[in-house]
Amino acid sequence: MLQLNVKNETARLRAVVLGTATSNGPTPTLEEAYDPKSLEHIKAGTYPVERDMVNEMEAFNKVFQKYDVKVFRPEIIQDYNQIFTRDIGFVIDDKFIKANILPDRDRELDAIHEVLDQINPQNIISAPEEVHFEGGDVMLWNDYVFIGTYKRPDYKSHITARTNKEGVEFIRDLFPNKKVLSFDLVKSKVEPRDNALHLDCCFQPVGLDKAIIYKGGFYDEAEYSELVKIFGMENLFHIEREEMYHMFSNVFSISPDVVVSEKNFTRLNQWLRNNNFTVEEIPYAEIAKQEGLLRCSTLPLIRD
Ligand SMILES: NC(=O)NCCC[C@H](N)C(=O)O
Repeated sequence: MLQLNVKNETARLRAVVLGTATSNGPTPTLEEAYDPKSLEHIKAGTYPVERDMVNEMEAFNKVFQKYDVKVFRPEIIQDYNQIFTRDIGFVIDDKFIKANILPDRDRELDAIHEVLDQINPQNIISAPEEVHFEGGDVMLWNDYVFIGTYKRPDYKSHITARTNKEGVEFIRDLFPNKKVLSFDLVKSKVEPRDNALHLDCCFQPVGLDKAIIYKGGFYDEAEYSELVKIFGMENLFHIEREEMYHMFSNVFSISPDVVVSEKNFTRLNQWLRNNNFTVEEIPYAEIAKQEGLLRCSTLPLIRD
């Protein structure tokens, strides 16, 4: 049995699900794209190829081996995108919450039954159909749960809005002792630079008291200011629109002082080193073309 335990984004990682790029399928058609960055690369003829993405995920896997983290991989579904395992479910404390994910992606959850079979069924939670959330929008910070959402009435018309207000309420009811804060995110179907697909595309804590943040990802400045109040301006690394497009906020913490990052994120990696983090740099620029990066590719099961 797996004793699930996740309470924040940075405590020492012991077990994780890492997605897979094997049998990712052919380049999607323009109609099949469900995020604007993939759309941009399909149009430009620069959509990533499977071999490159498999190599990038292997580099990520090697870092986990180096730190002795137990890694689970999904069972392969033929010709199906299973890279972004973050979104299909998430652990809060000792509960595994199955996400009600975008219908285009709903087969991804079946592929981690090896993991689900090792969890006490009493600790596995499913939500009613109208409750939407994806793990990229759910971020744990000890007593807090931060949730990215889209609150405006045209929610249904945005394929990039994945967590609704019912999703926020569901988590709030499930964890009455946590302070649940929600953040309305900017969305665009056609311009990835104006699309915070999930909360982890514009914000993520690192270390014990720091965070990476893109102010322009927040629709409501007052909600951005709540994070400034919690972390303190001096502890925030602010990224620019182009850096959010490259997914600077989507690095991944193995511990409070070890962060896995993309090798081209020079400005961020320097800031991390200046703040005494060990930065494990790997190539991930091909996978980044699908509007997801390192946090998106992982589903932590056990942290200290
Ligand atoms: N947590 C994340 O931001 N996940 C990235 C998911 C990218 C994928 N192309 C999607 O649109 O679902």
